[in-house]
Amino acid sequence: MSERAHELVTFDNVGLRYGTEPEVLRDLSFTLFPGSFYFLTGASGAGKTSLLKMLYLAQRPSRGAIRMFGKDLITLPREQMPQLRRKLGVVFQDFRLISHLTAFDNVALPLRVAGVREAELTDPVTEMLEWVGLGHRIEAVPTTMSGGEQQRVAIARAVIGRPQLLIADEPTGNVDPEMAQRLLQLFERMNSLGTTVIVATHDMNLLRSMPDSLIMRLQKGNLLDPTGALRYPPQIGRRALDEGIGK
Ligand SMILES: Nc1ncnc2c1ncn2[C@@H]1O[C@H](COP(=O)(O)OP(=O)(O)OP(=O)(O)O)[C@@H](O)[C@H]1O
Repeated sequence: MSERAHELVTFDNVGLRYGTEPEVLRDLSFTLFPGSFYFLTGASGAGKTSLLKMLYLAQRPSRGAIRMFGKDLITLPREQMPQLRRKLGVVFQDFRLISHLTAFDNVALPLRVAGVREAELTDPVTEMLEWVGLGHRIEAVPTTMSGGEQQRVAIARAVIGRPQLLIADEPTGNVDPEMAQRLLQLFERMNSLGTTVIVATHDMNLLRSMPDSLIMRLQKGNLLDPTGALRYPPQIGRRALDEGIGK
């Protein structure tokens, strides 16, 4: 088996600019290895959301190459994109729930799209909403929910289909520390079932609570990788946490 078969996503010298502005991301080279857990950190404006947008196929890079699930994204025909998107679960910073659908129907959506029969939806969707602490809000629509409740529906929707890659942009931004830990446990559980996870966060407590995760640190559009852990296959127990991070 070639070495590339062990890569889920690889960015090779990727740059991104919006319009004619200077690049907001420069020379990004990293690999996401299957089954790993990544935190993406960096100050506000460092480029976290922009990087994630390229990962969830909402933004093409201005230069460089991206391989994902064995496909070259630059040359991939547009009609093959939906097939790739179905392997992804995304928690957006602004949730993007469908406002006229109940919490149940929002979470059921990926399963319905995947053709799961109605009789087989109820248990997993209800269980997932209970797990995120919304068992009592199953029939609520997003407009009647708090920010934290909407965020939890968005997370439940992103993980219900067991994606190969879960991409979450500040998924604990609107919840209290106890719920943040609970949501992190959900991501860990997904990860232990084989999902590769990448979570953008400012929350250093989250990072500290998962010492075996890999840290992707952005600084003004550059990715710091002092140990090379973001380019080479992870070894057991290896941490990319360099000394300055998490303090
Ligand atoms: N659609 C856009 N058009 C033009 N510039 C943009 C656009 N989106 C982001 N930018 C710029 O790109 C840079 C990186 O923004 P990005 O949102 O990726 O950062 P971030 O690290 O996610 O920030 P935050 O933590 O505040 O969400 C910023 O300078 C921002 O102003």
